[in-house]
Amino acid sequence: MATGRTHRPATRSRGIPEATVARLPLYLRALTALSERSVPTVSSEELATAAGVNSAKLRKDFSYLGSYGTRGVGYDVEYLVYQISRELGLTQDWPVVIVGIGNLGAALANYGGFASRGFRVAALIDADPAMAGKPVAGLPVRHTDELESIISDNGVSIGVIATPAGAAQQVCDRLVAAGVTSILNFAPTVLSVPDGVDVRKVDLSIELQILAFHEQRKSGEDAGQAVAPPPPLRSASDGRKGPDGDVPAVMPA
Ligand SMILES: NC(=O)c1ccc[n+]([C@@H]2O[C@H](COP(=O)([O-])OP(=O)(O)OC[C@H]3O[C@@H](n4cnc5c(N)ncnc54)[C@H](O)[C@@H]3O)[C@@H](O)[C@H]2O)c1
Repeated sequence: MATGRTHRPATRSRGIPEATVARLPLYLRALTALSERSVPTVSSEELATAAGVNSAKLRKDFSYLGSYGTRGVGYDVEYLVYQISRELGLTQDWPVVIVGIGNLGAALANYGGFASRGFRVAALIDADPAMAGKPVAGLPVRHTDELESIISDNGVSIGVIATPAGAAQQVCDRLVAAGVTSILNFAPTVLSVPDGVDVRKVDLSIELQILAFHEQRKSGEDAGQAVAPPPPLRSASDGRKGPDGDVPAVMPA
């Protein structure tokens, strides 16, 4: 079971690149906010800013959806919400199971945003017998012994793993064997899955480490400025230019 590739090629069946697919939820979030404010149309520039994406990239992404907007008017917000939701498969209900109902699993179960985006938490599953039957977010926790029957009874194709890292592969294998074909993994480990199974990984500590890298660079740049030698003194009439002809080679601090 623990073999095979863990990701798909960069282009999906209908020719929409994975990078575009990854940006569709950003557009949808921005469009949903506009829709809630009853904004009828939006320009590509406004929407790009709201989604945090470059506007040329946005226009290219929307061209894959066959959506080109109207010159001078922009894009119809409601229609785009519908189009992107349909493209992402959100016009249907997706039953989801969460496995591992500790701190994180319980927090995810309590998150109201799943249901409003078409993801229904069908069951919460944990290996701890002491947790079986206890209510979390209004659902009784089910024991892992029931995992396979829960998946088949509810037609679950998406599983969320929030177990300790050491248990994640085994949980993943059981989910996949039971029919799950998409996994959202929060455990800090790389999962192996067979062809046809998609894995998305969420790791906040990796995001923090990337921010730490940038923080370090920023403070390094600040420190570099502090110790940089002062610029050479020049008279106002000196008139020397930098190598590109219009800026001094050494900028004043
Ligand atoms: N991705 C992130 O950003 C992020 C953030 C926080 C935590 N985590 C990870 O999420 C996981 C859970 O963290 P937590 O703080 O909720 O831990 P926790 O110890 O509170 O909860 C883990 C739960 O998993 C259950 N469990 C253990 N083995 C299992 C199995 N084989 N099948 C089903 N359930 C099983 C335990 O009984 C427990 O209830 C850890 O791997 C942690 O590193 C990830």
